[in-house]
Amino acid sequence: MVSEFILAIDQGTTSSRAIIFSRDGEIKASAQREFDQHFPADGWVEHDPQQIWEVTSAVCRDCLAQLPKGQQVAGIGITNQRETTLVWDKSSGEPIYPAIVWQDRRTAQQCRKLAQQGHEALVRDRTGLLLDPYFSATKLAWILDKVEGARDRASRGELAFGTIDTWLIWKFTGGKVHATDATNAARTLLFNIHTQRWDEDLLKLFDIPEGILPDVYDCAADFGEAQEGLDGRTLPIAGVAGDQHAAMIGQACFEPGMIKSTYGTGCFALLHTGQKAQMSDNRLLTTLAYRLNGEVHYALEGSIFIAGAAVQWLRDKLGIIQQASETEALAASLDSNRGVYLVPAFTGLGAPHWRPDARAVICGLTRDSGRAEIARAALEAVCYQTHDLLEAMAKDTQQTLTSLRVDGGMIANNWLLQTLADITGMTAERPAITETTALGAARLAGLQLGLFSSLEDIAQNWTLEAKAEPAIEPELKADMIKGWQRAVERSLLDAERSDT
Ligand SMILES: Nc1ncnc2c1ncn2[C@@H]1O[C@H](COP(=O)(O)OP(=O)(O)O)[C@@H](O)[C@H]1O
Ligand SMILES: O=P(O)(O)OC[C@H](O)CO
Repeated sequence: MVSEFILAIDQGTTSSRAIIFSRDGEIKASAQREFDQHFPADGWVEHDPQQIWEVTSAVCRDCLAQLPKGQQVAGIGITNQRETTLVWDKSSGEPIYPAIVWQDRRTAQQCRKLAQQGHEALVRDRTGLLLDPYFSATKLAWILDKVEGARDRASRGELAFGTIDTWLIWKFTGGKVHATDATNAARTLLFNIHTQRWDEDLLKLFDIPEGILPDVYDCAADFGEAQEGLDGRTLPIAGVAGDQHAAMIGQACFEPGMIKSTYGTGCFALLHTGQKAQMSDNRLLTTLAYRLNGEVHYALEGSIFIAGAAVQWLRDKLGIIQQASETEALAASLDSNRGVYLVPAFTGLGAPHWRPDARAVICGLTRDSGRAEIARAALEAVCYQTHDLLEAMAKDTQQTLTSLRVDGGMIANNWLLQTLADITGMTAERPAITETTALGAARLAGLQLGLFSSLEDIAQNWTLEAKAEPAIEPELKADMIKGWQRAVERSLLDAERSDT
């Protein structure tokens, strides 16, 4: 009998996780390991690709070792931090430079220059994205330009580019497969989301040789046999998607109008918009929800760079909490925010502002303000930012959006769940399994391996654990949003100053 278990790998920004799911979503085994973050210069963030491979293959082994004797895994699903860029030598398998992480801002000036030269419309039309250092293309060009001899080696076909999924597939298959899936490709600034091909004009614009790029497959496909790093086992890699797209699958957002919002290090809200790419007039991204059987489903995405990371900052830099979960009681201990706002623009502001140079502000402090006000402001900031994204989505689609499926580490916080509902005016729904990203990767592999017959089959497995309905006085909500907007203006003031 075919095994009903799938090994899902969630390679995130700060840790790698592996989870073995049964067909009905039960977690049979799990393992997680953190890895090092490198900040070699202001605004730079790097990872060591070899360490990512070691940590990721180790959590897979840890997980497989937890399975009772005689139980087997049918295959692997991979989901990953997106946009993070790496280049390696095809014959030695050695990376030629550390992975440049999605948060890295080193190519901000290059993006500004390309925008000033009038290229933003082309980029937007073809990719649905913006000229921002967040995406892969300028990071890849930077590596090719700065690493001695890299351009020559690339033109001789000696180098391979990949996002983290591609790197892991390469490593697991012992260098046999150089491939990615359409959702990851769609975050590079090089992939045409309409034709579903690497775009010649964009390759020219960013000066990227086509030979360096991976093949692009559906999210459920044959990505090769994983033979390395698994203690002698061989398992098919059958599903791949960028983490936010995998969460769409894990949250069963398969119909136009359905939204998922994930609250981890950052926050990423995706609205399913159907099979036609919906472009945004409000500075949201147009991206893929998923691609299955060659059929593309699109999404509008709002990306917030700092969500749970602000809570980590309270813990690690301010030292006002010892554990993230303490923020719940602190926020609830106050009857209002007392006029204190935190705009967590530590690495600039993402959607809908797209200002890499904005910086964080805390405002409204009085002598009476303390850790509770600041902790509450950090949680409220996530809600206001979600509100801004949902408002932009409603404008773009001219739809009234009524509910949102939430997940991610932060969403265990019940105060946050209620405040999200209050500030967004929508029902916030938390599923029974909040590991939706890993679950989505498992579902994709399950689809490919015949454990599920269709998306409807997957949707039947989604179950609600808790929900919050909006319950705030409208005047109070309006005041809070006004206070937030004033705080954002202050944060943007710093960005404007750096323009002059
Ligand atoms: N109860 C909580 N309240 C608020 N924030 C939390 C809580 N639990 C975890 N977090 C935050 O959520 C984040 C971890 O979520 P996770 O989904 O694991 O993130 P990622 O996948 O991006 O590493 C951390 O930034 C942490 O500070
Ligand atoms: O690793 P996460 O969960 O912070 O997600 C990162 C995103 O994919 C970046 O686009």
